[in-house]
Amino acid sequence: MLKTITFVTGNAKKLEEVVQILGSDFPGELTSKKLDLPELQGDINEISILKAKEAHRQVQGPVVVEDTALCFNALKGLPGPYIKWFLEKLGPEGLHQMLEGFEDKTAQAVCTFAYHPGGENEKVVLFQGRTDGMIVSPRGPRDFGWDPCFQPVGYDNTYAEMPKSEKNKISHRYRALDKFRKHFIQ
Ligand SMILES: O=P(O)(O)OP(=O)(O)OP(=O)(O)OC[C@H]1O[C@@H](n2cnc3c(O)ncnc32)[C@H](O)[C@@H]1O
Ligand SMILES: [Mg+2]
Repeated sequence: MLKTITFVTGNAKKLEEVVQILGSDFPGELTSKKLDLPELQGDINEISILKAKEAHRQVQGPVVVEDTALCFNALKGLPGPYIKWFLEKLGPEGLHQMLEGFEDKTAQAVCTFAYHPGGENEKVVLFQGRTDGMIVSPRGPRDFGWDPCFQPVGYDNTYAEMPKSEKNKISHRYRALDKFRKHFIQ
């Protein structure tokens, strides 16, 4: 029997997508806890591992956290895991404007789930999903982060313009959760 895993996030929109994507397909129990965990600087994997360890320290049981990065290829992967602060100050317009002087508008959305099984000496396991796209002038509803300025490769719509069900079939988060789910199935 699989133990209950607590998904720790301060972001209600993330939680909504995780619940929609995993649906009844997850062979375990996922509950959630709203905590805004501190994020130390580093690369995507380091940040995620430390975030999971901090969540485990606070929750004292099996936990999973998620960290989302938006990497601009012209900027060699920046803002990456620091996208939250760029988005907060500049908004989706500003993110698009950051690339004004560059021909290359390509970007990668990267989602990393970090799972801590709960035991004192257990290691954090990472599950990562990536979706390639382009940074465009914002289009569509503004209810979730940088969705209005990210247009996935092969689509005419931004994430924000797509029905949720469509985003959830191709998104960075879907791809990461697919690996997470498979880890518990085998
Ligand atoms: O508590 P946590 O889980 O850390 O939630 P957070 O909102 O702080 O999230 P991150 O640290 O992962 O920072 C990612 C930023 O990107 C935004 N974001 C995350 N996933 C997104 C998605 O699928 N589409 C658009 N924006 C997204 C999110 O709102 C943040 O501003
Ligand atoms: Mg965060």
